[in-house]
Amino acid sequence: MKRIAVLTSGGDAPGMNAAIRAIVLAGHYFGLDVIGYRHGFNGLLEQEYQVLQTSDVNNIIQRGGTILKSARCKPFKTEEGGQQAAANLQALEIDALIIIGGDGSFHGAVHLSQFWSGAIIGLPGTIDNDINGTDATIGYYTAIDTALESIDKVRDTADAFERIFLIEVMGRHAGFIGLSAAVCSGAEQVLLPELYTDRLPDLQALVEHIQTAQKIRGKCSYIMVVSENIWPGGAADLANQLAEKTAIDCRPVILGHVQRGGSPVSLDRILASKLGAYAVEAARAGKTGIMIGERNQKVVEVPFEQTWLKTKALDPYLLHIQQEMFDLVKNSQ
Ligand SMILES: Nc1ncnc2c1ncn2[C@@H]1O[C@H](COP(=O)(O)OP(=O)(O)O)[C@@H](O)[C@H]1O
Ligand SMILES: O=P(O)(O)OC[C@H]1O[C@](O)(COP(=O)(O)O)[C@@H](O)[C@@H]1O
Repeated sequence: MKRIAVLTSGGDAPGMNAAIRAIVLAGHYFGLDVIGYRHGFNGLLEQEYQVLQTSDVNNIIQRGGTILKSARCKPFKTEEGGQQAAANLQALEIDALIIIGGDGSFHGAVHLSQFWSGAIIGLPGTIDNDINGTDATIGYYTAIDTALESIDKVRDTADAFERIFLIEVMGRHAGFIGLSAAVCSGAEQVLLPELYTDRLPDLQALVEHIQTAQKIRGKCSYIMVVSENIWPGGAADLANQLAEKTAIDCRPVILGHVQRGGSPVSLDRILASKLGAYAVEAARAGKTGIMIGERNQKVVEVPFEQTWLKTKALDPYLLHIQQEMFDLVKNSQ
């Protein structure tokens, strides 16, 4: 093995740069050339790349985003796209490709393997933490802290005005950020996609929870963490509907892409460094078709298909304490 390549694809996540750095440093340690494809799979189709020197990854471990840029790429999904990508990888004599991204990007990895015989290794990079087979994804811990910092600030003003706030967090199909942010912020209510797979949250039940909370504690702040996509029209629409029913002010705060940015926290940097280095070792050992993840502090190799065939479950105990033990209405005796 002489030359490996890396790209970042799909939603960017804090810690992707730390992973690129780890791959470059590990690659050079083993005497390999490291190529960085830019703009996700678009870079493979357009042959847009740069040779990554050690100097390119100096001082990037602390930076959010990705120095290689990220993108979504429809043409890559076609047969012609797969063939073009394979031809370009061959032309550059790449032996292994490391893809940092989410489950969409791992579908892309499997697609590419139909046309290219080089080694393909994945690293889980998404704030959503919705990848089966790894306890955490690169970027998840930072996104929780970013959401939390904002929610804590909202709590200050909510307390001062004794107001209700609905805080919309990211996670299209997964409530990992929502649940963690709710537990960490002491939120009174949380609405997660896993709890509403075939129905909408019951508006009347939400109203009663707010009203009972106010009977128990008097007028005071109330924070509801709402995952995106839970309610048609989002948290802003839900806030309007609750305000109409309760005749109490309900303010929405949409955290949005703020959650994707910022300097990665230490846990994300450690995860990215560990998995990035291991990915290079796995490629050198002739492994392919796997994501490198971590379970119980041990690096694990997970076949790509397993990362999406089973939906990763929320921590049931965390859910239990948030929804039952710490619920101020259920816990009012
Ligand atoms: N079924 C698929 N076949 C081939 N490529 C795919 C497939 N699904 C996704 N991809 C590629 O992966 C890219 C990123 O996927 P996306 O779902 O947007 O992000 P993420 O990797 O963060 O889940 C897509 O733009 C596309 O190029
Ligand atoms: O970049 P976009 O298209 O606005 O996507 C937003 C989505 O990306 C995410 O931030 C991350 O999702 P992926 O990593 O699966 O792409 C989601 O939480 C959010 O719904």
